[in-house]
Amino acid sequence: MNVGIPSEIHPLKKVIVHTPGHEVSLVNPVIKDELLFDDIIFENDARQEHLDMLKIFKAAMPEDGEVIEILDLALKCFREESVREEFIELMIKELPYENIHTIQSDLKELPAEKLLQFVVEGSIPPKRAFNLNPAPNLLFTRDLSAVVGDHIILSRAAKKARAREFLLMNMIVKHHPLFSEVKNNTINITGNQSIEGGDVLVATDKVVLIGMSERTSFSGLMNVAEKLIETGVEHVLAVDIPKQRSSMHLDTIFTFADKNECIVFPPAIEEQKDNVVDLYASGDHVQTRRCKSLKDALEEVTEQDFNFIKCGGEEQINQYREQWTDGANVFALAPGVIVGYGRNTKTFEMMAEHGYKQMDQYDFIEEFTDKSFDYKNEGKIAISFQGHELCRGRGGARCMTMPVLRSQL
Ligand SMILES: NC(=[NH2+])NCCC[C@H](N)C(=O)O
Repeated sequence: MNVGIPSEIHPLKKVIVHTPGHEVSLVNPVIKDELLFDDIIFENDARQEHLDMLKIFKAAMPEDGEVIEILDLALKCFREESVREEFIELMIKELPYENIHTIQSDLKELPAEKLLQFVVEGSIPPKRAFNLNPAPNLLFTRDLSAVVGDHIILSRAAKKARAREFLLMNMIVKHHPLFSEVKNNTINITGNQSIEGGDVLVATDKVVLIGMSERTSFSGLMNVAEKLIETGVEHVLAVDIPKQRSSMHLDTIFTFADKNECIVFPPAIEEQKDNVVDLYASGDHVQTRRCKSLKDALEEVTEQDFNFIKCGGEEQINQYREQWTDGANVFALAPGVIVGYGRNTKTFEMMAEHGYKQMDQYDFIEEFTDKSFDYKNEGKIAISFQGHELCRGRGGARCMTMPVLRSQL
């Protein structure tokens, strides 16, 4: 099996990432906001931080686990001339405001590597004659699709700045052998609807959470929820979240750390009431039921108790500060084994109070590079890594990963 996600926390087997490249150096202060970056970032350090994160993944994953660079997948697809042509047509159709038709014949001449460079950097050196904006957010692969069970939701971008990335992912799912088992199991939306992977969280094989956010429209959410329910998901919990920069996706304020343990940003989760709607099947209709809170809803539909760990600890000032730097955006490598930015010290302290052993990237990599890692022998661990450059793009470890395969417990 190549693709399958039973939950957010099952042991990681295959994950798609993008180590930032030159595209981030093409962001200048004038276009940074339009490109959804809060500052310009220093490519060398960002890349190093990202590579360190990948070393943690590799140390924790089984020997046959795979960390896959998205551009390797894209390049393999682009080796086929027909795929390149199809992709150029797709860009012309889906991005009419970019006027790509004016250079269609030049693009057709490009070999695979150059066409990919154009897609990611928006232009081709040395002349950089026809300039589109770069796609610096490719680093946040999470948002480009979401595997749920043995289906894959193809995202549809809410912001122009990310539209090209999403087309690239569509092309990969359609043409790359990695996705051959699921390419007929895709869930698509159309028109003006939007959904982004950062809003989709797989609690169990029967329960999926979707954020109604700045990026996922109500109609996009309803459309995807109905289709998920047709595939056998029993409950989709629609979580209404603040539509604002700091919490553009549900996973910026809520992530799973263990089977029944989550990291939450209290002001937008615990301190909200009636912000969740449970969508469930009843006969051949989808019924809705308003729930008191996310915790209530989760506990009811999973029939388990949940612990909510506070991002930033007890003090509100720290909750806000650490949410801004993605304290609530942790990525689970296995049940109770999570990765997050070390700068969110109060969040890590809270995790320690809940029984997570703290390890930094260096200790973890040193301990588990030669010795194989088995979460069943290690207990709960919170692994920190440095992300001072990466976090300026407003994304953390979960945002930077698109898991496509997790193994059974
Ligand atoms: N899943 C996430 N929270 N992704 C974060 C994406 C950040 C990116 N700069 C954007 O605004 O789109």
